[in-house]
Amino acid sequence: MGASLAEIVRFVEDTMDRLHGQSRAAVITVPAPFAPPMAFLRLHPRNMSFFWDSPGGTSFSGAGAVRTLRVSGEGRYEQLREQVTALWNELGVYVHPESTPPPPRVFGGLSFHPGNVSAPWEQFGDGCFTLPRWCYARRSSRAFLGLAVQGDVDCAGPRKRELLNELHRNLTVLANAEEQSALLQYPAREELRAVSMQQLELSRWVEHVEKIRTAIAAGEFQKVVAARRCDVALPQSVDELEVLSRLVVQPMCTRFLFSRETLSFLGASPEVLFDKRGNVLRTEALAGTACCPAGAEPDAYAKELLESEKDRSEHAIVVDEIARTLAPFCEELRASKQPKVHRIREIMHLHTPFKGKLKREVDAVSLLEALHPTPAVGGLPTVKAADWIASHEQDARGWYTGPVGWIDAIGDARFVVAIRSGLVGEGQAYVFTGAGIVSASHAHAEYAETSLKQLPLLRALGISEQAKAEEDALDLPAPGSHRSRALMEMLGVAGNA
Ligand SMILES: C=C(O[C@H]1C=CC=C(C(=O)O)[C@@H]1O)C(=O)O
Repeated sequence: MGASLAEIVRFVEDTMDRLHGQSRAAVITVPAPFAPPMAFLRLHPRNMSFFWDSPGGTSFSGAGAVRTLRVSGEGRYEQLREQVTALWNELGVYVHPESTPPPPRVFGGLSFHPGNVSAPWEQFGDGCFTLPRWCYARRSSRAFLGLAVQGDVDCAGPRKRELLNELHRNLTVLANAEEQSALLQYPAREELRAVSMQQLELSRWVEHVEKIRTAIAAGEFQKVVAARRCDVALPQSVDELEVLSRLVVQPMCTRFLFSRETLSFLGASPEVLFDKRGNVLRTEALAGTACCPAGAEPDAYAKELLESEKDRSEHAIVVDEIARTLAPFCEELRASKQPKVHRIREIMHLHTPFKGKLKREVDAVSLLEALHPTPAVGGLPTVKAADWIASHEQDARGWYTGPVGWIDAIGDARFVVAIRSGLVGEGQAYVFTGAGIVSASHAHAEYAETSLKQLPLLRALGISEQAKAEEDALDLPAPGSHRSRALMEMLGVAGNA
């Protein structure tokens, strides 16, 4: 960072003077010290703060909101499009000459299904994006701090002084924290004890899956994703930023956090809904799962997954539906001919990447509307399956399996599917997982799969006893013809269904 702190603060002050009295929002961005994002987040109130870190991309941490774009009901995509367009039309962008920051963006997410946001999701609603008051971005070895202001409210008098003081404090704290590693900040914590974990009863899960299989047999669906919630009572309050930091061990995943007053929604998702840069579109099908125990040689397990007819059919439904959905939006669209195996520690998925060239007029919100929910989290037919899920699942999904991400001022966007995620609050966490059900699915094996998918978040919560027990259970014998039965047995799920 070449410019001095005093010079940077002067640049922001001069820009605020120019904006004074204007009834519009503006983002002023300056170079900032390269520090752990958690140092930034700890400076700000939790409510409306967020974190976003995609593999190989820019990480963003934000706090406060100068604009809050709330959407609800069936019309939420249209509402989002209108509000985002209006924001980019009014927004002024001011950049310190020594920085080349990424364009301003809104961050947020949508619930899986409009209205499916009863307790504990009330603070999240059907959809919410923010233009953050403060946004700290890190890319390679550079960092930037953006301050969003409202010209006629923030740029004069005590309000202006307050914001300039806060700017000074942010830059000073970041400078002190510079070059500290995020991991070094979090020494291994004491293990939590006497945690109670309430899982959905196996019998209720079997009943639910059998209902789906009956509907599939009757020709109503080809696939429906079944999900369940695990309620974790924690003996002490858990620091959501620490949980988020611990998720760094999930390779190739996007870590995200969206905090509200008393709860934070966070996770490490392996599934990209779409990435739009100009007219280049990338997306993927991720469905079909197997367990590869820690320390095992993955090739044999991967081969077995690739050869599993049930997993291939579950995956093919997602591939075909993404291709069908995107065709009208693309001049070109290519997908790998065969899925590959994508391994995230002991969880393996079938994975098919897509790359396309978008038609000129296609915007990010149209892609969001078209792609969500893919049959990797909903089912087929998509709309009917999502409605069925919202009315039949025991617990509201809220933002779990919804899209979370950002849209920027030049029309680029990136969203992931909010899986491997949960809510964390005072003394309480809720972990959500699901599994695709097709005609060849076995309810008990799918239950075991949803237990496996809980592990990353349970470990990050520090519930090592339970997580360890399940982890040890994953120490499966060499793969044979009964991969899923072995997994069920090891996870302590009885039965041969
Ligand atoms: C719904 C989830 O995973 C989806 C993504 C990958 C593999 C899946 C599966 O094999 O069932 C699911 O479709 C979840 O992790 O909660």
